[in-house]
Amino acid sequence: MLRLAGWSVLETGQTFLIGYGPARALDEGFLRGRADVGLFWLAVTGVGVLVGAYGTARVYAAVAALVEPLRDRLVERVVSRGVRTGDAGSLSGLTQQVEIARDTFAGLVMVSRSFVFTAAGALAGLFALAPPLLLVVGPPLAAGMALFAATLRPLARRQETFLLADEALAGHLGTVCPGLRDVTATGAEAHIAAGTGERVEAELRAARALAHWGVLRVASLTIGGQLPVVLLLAAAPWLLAHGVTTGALVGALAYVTQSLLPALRNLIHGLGTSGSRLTVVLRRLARTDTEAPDPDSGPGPAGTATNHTAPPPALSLASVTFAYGPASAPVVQDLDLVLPSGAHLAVVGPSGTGKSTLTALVAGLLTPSRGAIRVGGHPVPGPQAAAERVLIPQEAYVFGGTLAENLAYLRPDPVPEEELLAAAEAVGLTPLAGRLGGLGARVDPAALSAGERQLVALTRAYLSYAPLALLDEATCHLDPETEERAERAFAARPGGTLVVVAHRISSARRAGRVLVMDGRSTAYGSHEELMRSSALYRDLVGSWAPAPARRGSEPALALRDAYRVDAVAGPRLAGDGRHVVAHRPVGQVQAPGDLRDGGSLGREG
Ligand SMILES: Nc1ncnc2c1ncn2[C@@H]1O[C@H](COP(=O)(O)OP(=O)(O)OP(=O)(O)O)[C@@H](O)[C@H]1O
Repeated sequence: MLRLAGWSVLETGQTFLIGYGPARALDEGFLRGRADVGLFWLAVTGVGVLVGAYGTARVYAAVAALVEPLRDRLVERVVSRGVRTGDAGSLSGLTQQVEIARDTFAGLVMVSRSFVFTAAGALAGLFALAPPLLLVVGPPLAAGMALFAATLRPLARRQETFLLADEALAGHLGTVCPGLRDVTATGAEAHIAAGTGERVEAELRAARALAHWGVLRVASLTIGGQLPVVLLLAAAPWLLAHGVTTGALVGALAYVTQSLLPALRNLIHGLGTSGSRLTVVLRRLARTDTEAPDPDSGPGPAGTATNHTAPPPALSLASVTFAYGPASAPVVQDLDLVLPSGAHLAVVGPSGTGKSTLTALVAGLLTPSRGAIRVGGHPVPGPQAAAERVLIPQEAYVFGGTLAENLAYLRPDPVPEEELLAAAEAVGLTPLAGRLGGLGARVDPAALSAGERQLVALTRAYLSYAPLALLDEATCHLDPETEERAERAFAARPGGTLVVVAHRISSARRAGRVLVMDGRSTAYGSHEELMRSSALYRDLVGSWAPAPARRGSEPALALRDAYRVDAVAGPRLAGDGRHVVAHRPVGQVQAPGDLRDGGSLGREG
């Protein structure tokens, strides 16, 4: 600090000479016809500027000596915390913020130091030239500074709000933009546009509030830096009449326009913008350092703390309640659920009881009205939780690239061919891959059947690094054998956890745990437990039972060529074992290929 102050004194000397030198050059030199004296004072001023420039160069080294230890201390704290918690993702973000803190702090030291020493040099110069000059320049300068000081805190708050809104928008766009193809393919434009619109509006509001306060900042600069120029010119006759010389007046104008005004402008912009940014960053670093939850101590059952050695559950829901509208009845109410890593859960229930809603909540596509969801210990919604799960919906999404591109789409790194082939084999895609012409073959999504598209989407999800796989009727177009193979592959993924919205009894039987959803009430347990305890589950199992023995090769469901299936009246069986369907004649039939082997009718059917 002392070295910094010492070198900064040279700046004071330079500022002093910027007004004093020309004033003497005029009064004692040029205005008296003595050019040599005038030139002498100008030369002195020139040397002063050179010496001042040298001082400014040394100032940078002194500022570095002041700022680098701060950076080192911040890095040390952030890194030791990152090492302790193993949270590498947030570590890189935080070290970046430390760099911002360092740069901003350095900028602040430079501008505030420069203002103090420049103002001291200029005020000393004004006093040395003619004390009455201080009476003209001093009061508006003090008033401008006072106004600036008064706006500092409210401005910093608005600046902080704006920065946070800006970051939220940037973060949101960073997630949305790489997924635009998916957004379009899944028809989520309106949903994404609404979310983006909210963030844009929030930033707009923050920018407006900041701009309103910014007007006061301009006012303080006008009063403190520009009004003195006007006052000096207006008061010139009075000053000249009271013994102030022409040279002194010119010197005073030089002080105001060349030193005070630029220093004040830098201070106002520097403190107003960088100061608030530094506040935001430091507050965030401090908060992360002291308050961030340790990932190892993620919520246990229903949010209770566990000991530090237990890994967080793959999925936890604590009193989760969700309704589609403020006046609508909740679809999910007070749901508690904890799934350890490696678990296999089947979610079953009649149509419309919230199974898809539950998977959308876990995936972070919907936000609970109450309660908390964590995936791998990370709060939902959130980027870390999003990286921990993969959702495969019923409508599988395949795009017009090669098969390999389709399969490797969720992987940030290049996927070796052997790994693609092994995944295809595990999920049951190999025959289709062969038919298509191998991994390098181009895929025409429209030429694939719904089941084939599901196989591609399943293999893609299988290859992703996300440990939690959410299959929301993602196998509904597959035959039971292929479905079983795919589900078993997911259940066997190392460290993988599987949640399946099941549409077949076989699917629920395979899972170690079953969640039965029935409107707002739920039942949870193994297949055997639920067969004993849940009447609804027994009903579902009954309705899922395969059709009675077929007569020869006669199909369980026959579609006459003059009918189109219009709606399925529940997966019920008529007395003779045929599915009961509502139908009406349309004269044209397209029999879906999914109706083989006791397969159920999907939404498309
Ligand atoms: N976007 C929405 N807006 C309003 N209500 C919705 C919305 N999506 C679903 N619902 C309602 O929420 C309830 C649960 O729907 P959800 O799709 O989660 O049920 P589900 O059990 O998955 O049904 P299915 O087995 O037929 O797929 C239903 O009553 C449904 O009408």
